[in-house]
Amino acid sequence: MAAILQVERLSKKYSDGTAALSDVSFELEPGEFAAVIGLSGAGKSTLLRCINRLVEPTGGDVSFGGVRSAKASAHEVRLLRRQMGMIFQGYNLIQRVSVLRNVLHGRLGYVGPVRGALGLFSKQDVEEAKSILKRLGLEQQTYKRADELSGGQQQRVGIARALCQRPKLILADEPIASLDPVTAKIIMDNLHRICREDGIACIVNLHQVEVAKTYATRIIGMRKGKMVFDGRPEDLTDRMISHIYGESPDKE
Ligand SMILES: Nc1ncnc2c1ncn2[C@@H]1O[C@H](COP(=O)(O)OP(=O)(O)OP(=O)(O)O)[C@@H](O)[C@H]1O
Repeated sequence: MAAILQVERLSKKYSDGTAALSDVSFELEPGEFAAVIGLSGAGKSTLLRCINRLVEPTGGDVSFGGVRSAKASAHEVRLLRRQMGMIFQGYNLIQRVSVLRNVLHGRLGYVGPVRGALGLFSKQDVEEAKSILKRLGLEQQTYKRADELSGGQQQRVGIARALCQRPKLILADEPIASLDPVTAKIIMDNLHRICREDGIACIVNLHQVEVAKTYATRIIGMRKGKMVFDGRPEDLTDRMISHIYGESPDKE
């Protein structure tokens, strides 16, 4: 199967000299569910943000659906980005507006900022947002303000907003780091189920190896900005886990 995403020798050095990402290369097939694991500071967030160009890489390239991102115009980057839904640890919802409106924000890349700011979404967009909320068990919350919801519900809204983009790829940056284990399981079950049902590829940054092994078809291990493991969960040995998590990247 042709890769949907090609990450080629991707590197990021921040302006203070921190080498957050060094020469990372991998390919992702449509529908793959990959987990990125590694110590805090290993470069997991930087990797996701270089893929959707929220962070500008300093080396290498990302090709998505055959379009190379390094040479893409600002317009092309917007087109690429709207096909990549992003889910954040802190949910990143607009707290004072309704759940439905938050989900519709996923359509902004299609309707444009002015229509979006005015809330001029089509009836079809509204119906689609409502049906996504239903799929995530949030029907009853549709007209509540985002800040009236629990953390787990807010994260499901985050997933719904990403889905409203009709993405081919979801990038989830530690989506369960702020949640208790029971709620975390609900989030991971939903994310995994929907990606599988809709054939959406997913890269999810996780702190918990066991969670990564439970859901992912592929695990990428990061250490000090480098990819030190890329393989199936069953091939992730204890020895490799020790290597990935062995010591703080700052201590080397
Ligand atoms: N804007 C920035 N400017 C300078 N250094 C940065 C910036 N963002 C991240 N870094 C540094 O880059 C390295 C990788 O950070 P990154 O957030 O990608 O790691 P991470 O694996 O996602 O960590 P965590 O699990 O704590 O979120 C760290 O040393 C971090 O301090």
